[in-house]
Amino acid sequence: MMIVETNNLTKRYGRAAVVDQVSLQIPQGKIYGFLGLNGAGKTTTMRMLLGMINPTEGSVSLFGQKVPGNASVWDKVGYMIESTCAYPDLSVVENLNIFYRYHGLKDKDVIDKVIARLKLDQYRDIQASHLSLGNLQRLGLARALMHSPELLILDEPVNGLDPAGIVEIRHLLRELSALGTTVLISSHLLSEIAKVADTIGIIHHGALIKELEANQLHEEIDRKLILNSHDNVRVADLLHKNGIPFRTNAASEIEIMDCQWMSEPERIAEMVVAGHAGLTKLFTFEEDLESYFLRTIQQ
Ligand SMILES: Nc1ncnc2c1ncn2[C@@H]1O[C@H](COP(=O)(O)OP(=O)(O)OP(=O)(O)O)[C@@H](O)[C@H]1O
Repeated sequence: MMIVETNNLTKRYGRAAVVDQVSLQIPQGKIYGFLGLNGAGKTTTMRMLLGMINPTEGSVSLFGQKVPGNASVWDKVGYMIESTCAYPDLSVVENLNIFYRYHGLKDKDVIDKVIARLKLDQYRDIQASHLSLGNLQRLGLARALMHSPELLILDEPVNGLDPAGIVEIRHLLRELSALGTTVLISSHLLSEIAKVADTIGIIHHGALIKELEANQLHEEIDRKLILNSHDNVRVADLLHKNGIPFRTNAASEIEIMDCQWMSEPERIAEMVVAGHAGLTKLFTFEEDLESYFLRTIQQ
């Protein structure tokens, strides 16, 4: 059974489809990273998963049950859609108390534990309206985690956190997933998603345009060997004679994309030096993750 399953999930406002036939399947214990630019449709999808808005077409199932449906499913779900949804005049501990009661929890220690886990101890009596964005985000996460949900749905959970906070949350999510919690998180940063997610789904203009396993990512990234010399005509001739495929880029440098030759740059260097072409540059260029993301959505 899939913990999250959507079938051609679609949301239209007027004639525009802001979520367009999205079919997702997230198995138990996996971290699924939803990646898209601002306005791509991530939040709208999450709101439909949570039954906050109705789809125009398509369906959602959580734990094998249709949403909206049996209300008991919500005891197993924790979510953070907007960190600013805390009650501004109430303190951290008072905010958490509200959700403690809402979930009908019995263990009084649960609030202290979640405060400690999210490193909010020194802010427990501070009003939510006086918290920094990062600490407000921590309060949102504390609220989402308090009842030990089996499924966590987190919209841009690391927004506003400092680098140490981002690493902490990443470790926390990995820890929870190792214990069997299923996590759906969204972000507009592939570099961040790639560090935490098992599967990455790229959403663009409402459509799920690509899904890939995080460990497949390195195979999708563009790599090439870039070479320059005092005599590129001579180098081109040498490469040609040795059957090495290449192309010339806009800066008149030579690019080699053949995997075999890319893994042996020293052989290329020896060839150019032996041919007295005067090697001036030889390096491996690797596309960064954000360029890969932009290239993917432009395809
Ligand atoms: N109630 C609404 N009425 C009309 N359009 C809406 C409504 N809610 C969202 N949209 C539009 O739907 C599109 C998708 O918005 P959504 O918030 O889902 O994107 P997102 O990927 O979460 O982006 P962001 O990271 O900026 O929140 C946007 O163009 C947004 O303006």
